[in-house]
Amino acid sequence: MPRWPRIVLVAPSCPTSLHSSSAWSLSDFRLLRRVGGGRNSTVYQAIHCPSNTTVALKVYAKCTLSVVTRRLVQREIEIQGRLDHEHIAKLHGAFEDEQNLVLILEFAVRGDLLRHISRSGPLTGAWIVSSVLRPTLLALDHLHQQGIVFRDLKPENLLLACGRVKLADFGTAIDLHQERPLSRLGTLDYMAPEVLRCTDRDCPALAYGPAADIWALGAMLHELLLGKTPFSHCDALVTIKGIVEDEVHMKGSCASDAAQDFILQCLRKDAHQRPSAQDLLQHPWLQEPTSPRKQATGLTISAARSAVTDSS
Ligand SMILES: Nc1ncnc2c1ncn2[C@@H]1O[C@H](COP(=O)(O)OP(=O)(O)OP(=O)(O)O)[C@@H](O)[C@H]1O
Repeated sequence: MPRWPRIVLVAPSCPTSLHSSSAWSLSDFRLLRRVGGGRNSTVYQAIHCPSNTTVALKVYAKCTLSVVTRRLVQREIEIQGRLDHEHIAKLHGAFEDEQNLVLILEFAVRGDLLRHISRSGPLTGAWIVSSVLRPTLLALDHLHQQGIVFRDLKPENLLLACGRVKLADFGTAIDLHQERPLSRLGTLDYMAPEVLRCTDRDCPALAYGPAADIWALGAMLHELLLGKTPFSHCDALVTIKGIVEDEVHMKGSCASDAAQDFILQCLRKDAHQRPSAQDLLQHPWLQEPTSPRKQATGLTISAARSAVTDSS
């Protein structure tokens, strides 16, 4: 019989103050407030009482997890736990008791990018480049160099912590050196055409590569500059047709020529034609001196997002 609680992971980067006791348990933490959550988990701001450290706890109720979801959470723990990068949210560790599987994460005080946008109003091109684009490219480059594809890049998965943007939620990430993707995962509005085109069972393994994250980056930047992803529509079939077949238009955009070129390169239908994160770090948009006032967008993001999780 297992003895609870049980440590699932202590990340190599976990501060010693957070891991002085022999095992974590929920009673070591004071839950302050719920900050988010999805279909399977609830995220809380919490204090680790023994060290007086603020953390985020992502709590999965084990009885609601299917075998497939449990496997995805294990993968999330395994991948995020070994990453140590200034633009990737740190997973300090994970433990489970009889009811819950709990991830201990660094806390991002300003929440996610989507929430930040809805609170702070129009963004500027300069802010997008320095606060979102450059950190996201550095994080993606770090993942891609190790064969990891994130598969769900979108504003909700970028957190704002102490002036830094951090990539978070590795529930859909996959290490292509260790596994073949067997299913389509992610959020429809940000899915690449090669991922949507595949119809047979072998196809996700062929379709998912770093270029799928670059497409999602282009879709997200389009949303940040124009207020919606390029093929956003209330009818999912129209969105799919648009992603697979239609040209991207950036008419009416206040984006500079360099910004438009950057986005259009990310949104090339042919995955092989898309630049890598490393290439994109050299793109002129990142070198452009931007006037914040001239670049302000009239952004309101309201797109409904459909998660796509087919089969195992
Ligand atoms: N470390 C953190 N610091 C602050 N807020 C966080 C943190 N992690 C997550 N959140 C908030 O919680 C929201 C949901 O978290 P996350 O994306 O990890 O879960 P999810 O994938 O949506 O959940 P599920 O796996 O159940 O579908 C985020 O969009 C963000 O607002």
